[in-house]
Amino acid sequence: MFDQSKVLLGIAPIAWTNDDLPELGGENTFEQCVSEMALAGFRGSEVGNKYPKEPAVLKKALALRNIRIASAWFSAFLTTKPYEETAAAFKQHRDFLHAMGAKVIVVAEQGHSIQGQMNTPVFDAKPVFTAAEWEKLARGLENLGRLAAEKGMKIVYHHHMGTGVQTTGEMERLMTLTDPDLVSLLFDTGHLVFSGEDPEYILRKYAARIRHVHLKDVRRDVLARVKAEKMSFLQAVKAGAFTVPGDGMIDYGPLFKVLAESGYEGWFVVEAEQDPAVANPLEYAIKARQYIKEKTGL
Ligand SMILES: O=C1C[C@@H](O)[C@H](O)[C@@H](O)C1=O
Ligand SMILES: [Co+2]
Repeated sequence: MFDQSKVLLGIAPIAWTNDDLPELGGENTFEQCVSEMALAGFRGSEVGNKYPKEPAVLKKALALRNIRIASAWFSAFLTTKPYEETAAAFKQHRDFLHAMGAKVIVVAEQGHSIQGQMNTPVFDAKPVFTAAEWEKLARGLENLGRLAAEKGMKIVYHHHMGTGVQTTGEMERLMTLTDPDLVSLLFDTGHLVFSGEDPEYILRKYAARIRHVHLKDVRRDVLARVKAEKMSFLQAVKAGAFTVPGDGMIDYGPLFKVLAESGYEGWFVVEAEQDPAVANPLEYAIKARQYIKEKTGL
């Protein structure tokens, strides 16, 4: 189904220790996190705040566990700050990831974002960009794409709840406004389903631009509460809205089928943020690994 030499399996540290909600997993160490990733059978990771900042130190700790860095999140502020500010921070981030051997850089626009606001209802107050902001975002992302290309890398845009690029229409607008050679797409199953989008539609339409995949599932009952109780994104995470693939409402069969048929190459990163005191990260990592093996043979 998938070319095993071209599709790699990783897992994000966010299930052990959540940088957006430091009280979740504050007690879990970097060493525990990467050791358990390896124990569960993963070969890659994204980067968390507890990871060593020095590439040589991080490389050594990861090599001991046969783990590589797949990518890491970058917050852009192209709609609200001068381009130069975002570009300077981006170059540092790019150079770190390049030193770590990553090929793609996850980018999400945080101008006007409400994703980090504890009390703002996620379904009521997401930003909507003006035409001028879309233009700034598109040109800025293309420029970040050029900076990534200097190192032989690509940017993958992360659509996200509570941001200006969340819905199908917003993703389509961004894809139309940007050059496919400069701006690729990250496909995050959890954010699409949480938002009420059809992930298979996005996948079929943009398969050729998808160069990174985040696998997270959504608990249907918790999502209903998020809407009824007007929770924020962070409150939803705390309440357990997300879980590992196979443990929620998403039917991954058709999604893996389209990804395989389109010849997807790159990482599948399990990214299931939930409270580690409630959902043991090692147990859930093993559960995710088994599910992916069952569904894909990987
Ligand atoms: O890729 C991601 C990074 C996290 O920090 C974010 O909030 C999460 O939901 C996500 O998809
Ligand atoms: Co994600």
